[in-house]
Amino acid sequence: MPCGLDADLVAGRSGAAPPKLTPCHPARRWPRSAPGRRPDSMNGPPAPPHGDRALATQRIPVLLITGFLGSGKTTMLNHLMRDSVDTRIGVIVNDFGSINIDAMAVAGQVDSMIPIENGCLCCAADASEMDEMLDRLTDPELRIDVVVIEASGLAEPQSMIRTLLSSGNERIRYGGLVEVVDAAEFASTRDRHPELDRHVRDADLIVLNKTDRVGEEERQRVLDTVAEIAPGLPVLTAEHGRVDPGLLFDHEPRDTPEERFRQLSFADVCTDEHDDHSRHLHAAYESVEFTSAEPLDPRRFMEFVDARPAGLYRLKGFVHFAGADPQRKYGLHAVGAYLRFQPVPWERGEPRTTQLVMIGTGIDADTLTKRLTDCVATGPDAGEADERHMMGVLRYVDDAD
Ligand SMILES: Nc1nc2c(ncn2[C@@H]2O[C@H](COP(=O)(O)OP(=O)(O)OP(=O)(O)O)[C@@H](O)[C@H]2O)c(=O)[nH]1
Repeated sequence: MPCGLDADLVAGRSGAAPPKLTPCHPARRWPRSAPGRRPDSMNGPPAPPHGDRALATQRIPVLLITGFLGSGKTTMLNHLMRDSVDTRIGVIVNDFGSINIDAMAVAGQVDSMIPIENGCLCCAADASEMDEMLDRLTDPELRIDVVVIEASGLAEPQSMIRTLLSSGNERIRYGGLVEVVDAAEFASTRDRHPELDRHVRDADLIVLNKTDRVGEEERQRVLDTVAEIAPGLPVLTAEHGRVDPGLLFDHEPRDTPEERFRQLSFADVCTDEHDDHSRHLHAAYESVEFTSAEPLDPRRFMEFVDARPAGLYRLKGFVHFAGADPQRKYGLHAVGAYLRFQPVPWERGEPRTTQLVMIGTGIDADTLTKRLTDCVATGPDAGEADERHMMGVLRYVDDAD
């Protein structure tokens, strides 16, 4: 078992072996229909013959992490960074919305990070934007060992791969695509978004996360479904994104050409089908941001949260409750019906603001903004809420926090 991977973490169909450690030659996956855009670095010397790892191993692997909204990408990324003390990781974090909550959650743990806000990386008009970011992260002075790109929860994996493969940066190589799947939400998300199957098929590795939220039977059901969608695709089961970083960073695609292209054929890569952004998941979603320098009233805010519209699938950010807990901001994560607050101390000099991002379908920005504005603490007692007022919030704080 390579990479010291715990055997019972791997759940591939037919006892499928985890990815083999063979060099990856990005040029081989280059879309043949777009030779004009093929970068010189990849046109350059012919791909090293199979077995010659020199060129490939000098390149910095770029790992893509995708997964539907709230599946646990940022959680996994943070775990990877905590557990990879000997590896210098450069991160590109793409959040859906102009307040990059994910970047805030990752900042401070990483060697170098570039946040991308208010857009979807998979819709980068051309590869130059990605190239610019990769150029910055692969500057030899930074001595980055691996670049990890956390896509937004609505990104289209095939478009991400295409953008990456069209990079002119000769210091990188494609490092694989990890799709994070929320074990508790997979079935219902798939009902709403059958295109998730394609995302699973595009992956080199599935991380079946949040297995603590499902029983054994449901866990097995999801594993069976994944195996049906993409037979033989390795699956790691995880809680709170705790996977062996060695597996992800050393990951390289399969050995034989058939296997190498199994999830993403040349035809898939060449087709412009998935560049029709109206078909991307995020085309159906809207994102609303809310910022307030005034503290929020915890009771009013909980009324808002408890009565949030059904179409509001994802709610995340930080809340400033002021007098109720002046030392701490409250990280908020809601995914569907799931809700959790995590109190964290304010940094020294950090502006005391509430920053929220709401993502959903059929949500009305004006109504949401108005309802949140109504939560702003007003009057002479503004910001003076005490612990009793925090009861509703504290119900959703884990004991460990
Ligand atoms: N119970 C449980 N909660 C988890 C697990 N992994 C992550 N979470 C929680 O799920 C919520 C969403 O996790 P994130 O890591 O922010 O998810 P994400 O995929 O980055 O979210 P987006 O960027 O919005 O797509 C957070 O509250 C996490 O603490 C897990 O394995 N079990």
